[in-house]
Amino acid sequence: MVPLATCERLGASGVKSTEVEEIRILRPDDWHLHLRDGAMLRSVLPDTAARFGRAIVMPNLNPPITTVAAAAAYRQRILAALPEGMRFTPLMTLYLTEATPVAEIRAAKESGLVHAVKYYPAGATTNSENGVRDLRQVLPVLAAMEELDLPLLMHGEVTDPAVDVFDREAVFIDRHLAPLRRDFPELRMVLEHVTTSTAVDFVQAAGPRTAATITAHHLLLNRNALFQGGIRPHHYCLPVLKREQHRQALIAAATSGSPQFFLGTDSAPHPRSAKESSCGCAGIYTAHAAIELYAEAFAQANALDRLEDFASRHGPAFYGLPCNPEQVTLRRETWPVPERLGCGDETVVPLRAGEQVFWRLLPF
Ligand SMILES: NC(=O)N[C@@H](CC(=O)O)C(=O)O
Ligand SMILES: [Zn+2]
Ligand SMILES: [Zn+2]
Repeated sequence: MVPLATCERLGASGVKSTEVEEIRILRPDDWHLHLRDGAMLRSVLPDTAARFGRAIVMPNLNPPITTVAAAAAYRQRILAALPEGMRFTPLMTLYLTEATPVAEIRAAKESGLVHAVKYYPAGATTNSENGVRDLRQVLPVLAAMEELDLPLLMHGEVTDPAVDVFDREAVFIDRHLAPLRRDFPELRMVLEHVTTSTAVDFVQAAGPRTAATITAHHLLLNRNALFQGGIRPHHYCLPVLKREQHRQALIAAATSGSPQFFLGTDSAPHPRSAKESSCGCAGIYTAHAAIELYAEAFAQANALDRLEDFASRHGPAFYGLPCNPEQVTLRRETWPVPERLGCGDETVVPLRAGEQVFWRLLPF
């Protein structure tokens, strides 16, 4: 057993991940996160802040964060909800609508606190109704973002009801992303929460101005998890889990060392009642064990030596930010996940509720 490894030493040593007891990595960041607001924000924020130095905070509140003023106010609410002594920096985003003025994009860049703009096809996912219906309406805004070098983040699924739900990412790439990539060659784009080998192949081929985030749940689960002995609403998210061959492609991408792939949990809490319903919401809560779950996926793939690049280096490099200066230690240790987490008057059911997680993040 290797008592304490760093990724660099581990990579050079040829030691198997299964032999590693503890690993030290630069403190990671989460490049795709839902923090919500109010009581939910206060409940979930400590889980993220205990693990990640920074997070790209999604703007799909109701109403959505469409202006720099709204992003600044939301940022203040996040900082106010941060428990005493915790160090965490929220990186804000704007929600793109067909009415977003170019002037707001310029203001966003100048503000220094908005790090990206999020594109939701209208109706594709939670709180996306104010998103984009007709891509042509936002072309001047995309041109401004290209000029200002402000990244575009995409929920990459078409909403066309004629398209099979498992094909919506691949069709989005074909119909929307590929033309955008061609028409805005300098625009930095992130295809969020990729779920298919099609997405991995596209991103890789598109070169360094295109990147993708990958969630822990898409690395650990395939679509069988939706129907494990019955219907499993807590495994339902968008884009929906895919076949095993796609999970394998995601593992290969995340552990490839390519700087185009980095960590984004897409931790998306919903009240239990909204998940366990005849029409349940999409979203999986993973912030309570996020880096630990990624460690599990990387260890299973014998690629713990690649975890630091994926979790702590590739994201900052893409966003033009420094890496976090601190290091954290992950230890191979089994711990039980509670059935429910308290959230104001409600509860949230986390991933692995009532089960176990096999890595632990040591306090630092
Ligand atoms: N991923 C999800 O299933 N849900 C997210 C929205 C999103 O990221 O698409 C949410 O806000 O609940
Ligand atoms: Zn999404
Ligand atoms: Zn999301």
